[in-house]
Amino acid sequence: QVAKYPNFFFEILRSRRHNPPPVVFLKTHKTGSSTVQNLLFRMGEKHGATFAFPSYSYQFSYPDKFEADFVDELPEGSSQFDILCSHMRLNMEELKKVMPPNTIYITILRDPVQTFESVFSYYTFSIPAFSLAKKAAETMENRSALSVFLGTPESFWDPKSPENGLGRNPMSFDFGLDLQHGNMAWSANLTALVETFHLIMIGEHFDESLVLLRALLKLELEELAYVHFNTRSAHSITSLDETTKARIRTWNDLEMELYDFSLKLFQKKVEEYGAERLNRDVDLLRASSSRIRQKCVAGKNVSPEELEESVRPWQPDSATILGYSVQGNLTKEEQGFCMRLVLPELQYHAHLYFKQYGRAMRPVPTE
Ligand SMILES: Nc1ncnc2c1ncn2[C@@H]1O[C@H](COP(=O)(O)OS(=O)(=O)O)[C@@H](OP(=O)(O)O)[C@H]1O
Repeated sequence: QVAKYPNFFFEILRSRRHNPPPVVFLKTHKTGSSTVQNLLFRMGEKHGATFAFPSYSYQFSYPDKFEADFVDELPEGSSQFDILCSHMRLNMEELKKVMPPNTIYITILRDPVQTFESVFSYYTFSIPAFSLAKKAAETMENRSALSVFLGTPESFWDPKSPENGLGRNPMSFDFGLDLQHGNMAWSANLTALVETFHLIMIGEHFDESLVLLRALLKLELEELAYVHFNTRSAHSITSLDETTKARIRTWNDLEMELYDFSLKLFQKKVEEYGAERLNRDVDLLRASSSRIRQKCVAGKNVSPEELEESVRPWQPDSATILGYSVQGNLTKEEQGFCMRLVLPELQYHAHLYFKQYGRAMRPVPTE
């Protein structure tokens, strides 16, 4: 098996013809965005890209809306930032002050029902509205915190608390949209905003999205290899009956509009690319990705306690996040490639920051 692909890492390096254009990736929460970010991290590191990193930690002062000032300095010897892909709350005008005019803007959305269930599970203790529902559920028999919350969401919800931002229409919140209900400008804002993106990837069509991304960023097929990041263990997932799904849709009504509108745009892009051609390219991508996974990954969906710290994903208090271990029988070069393929967000972010600035990431200052 190993002998069959002896030089594929070198082929990846040799076959590159173009440098990718500058890119901004709006990293939405719980949509598969860490999987895309990892791919961009690898792409950028390979091509010596300059990353626009936050001055503090690994998010741009979230949940504040993005400001140009949140970005760390341009490193010595760089003339521009090439990639910005850390968590932020979008603000296009400010982003344009930081990134070159030919920047490609991309993001990813996921079915709002699945996204909300994932957000609820991951942030039960950090979103005040969810924590209150969790406390209430402890006094009731056989009721999940999610179903208690969805029964009377308004009773747990303080719209003025910025910490509650992700608790309703989370992807729209990341888009920086004004989420006040009855806000007549919402639809117009949404349309204008969505159309400024060169590509809105769709989690339910992840591989198709990657093929479109490849065309946009002029990537080689092998650069699209990936593993799923931030997968939860089965006990952290709440299965949803039809009533619950309907309640999630009602609570996240603006999100449904954002997703439906973006899905239509995505389908248009698929048509432009050619559905048959896309299917062919998806098959090629899957074959190549699976070959690379076979080569690199020893253990898939591994519990955090069985993983070395270097590849252990960050764990919230309310859910268990699984990870990967790397094969042992690799050359040094292959090991470098394979480690990066499975390296969780925080570790890879810290590695690239150190490489770029020669110093560790700064923690968020405490007042
Ligand atoms: N390739 C691909 N396709 C489809 N779904 C995927 C993919 N990669 C990751 N995932 C799922 O996305 C969820 C994690 O999303 P994020 O990485 O955006 O989370 S985070 O906001 O950065 O914490 C998490 O979903 P849940 O398991 O429902 O929580 C992952 O399983």
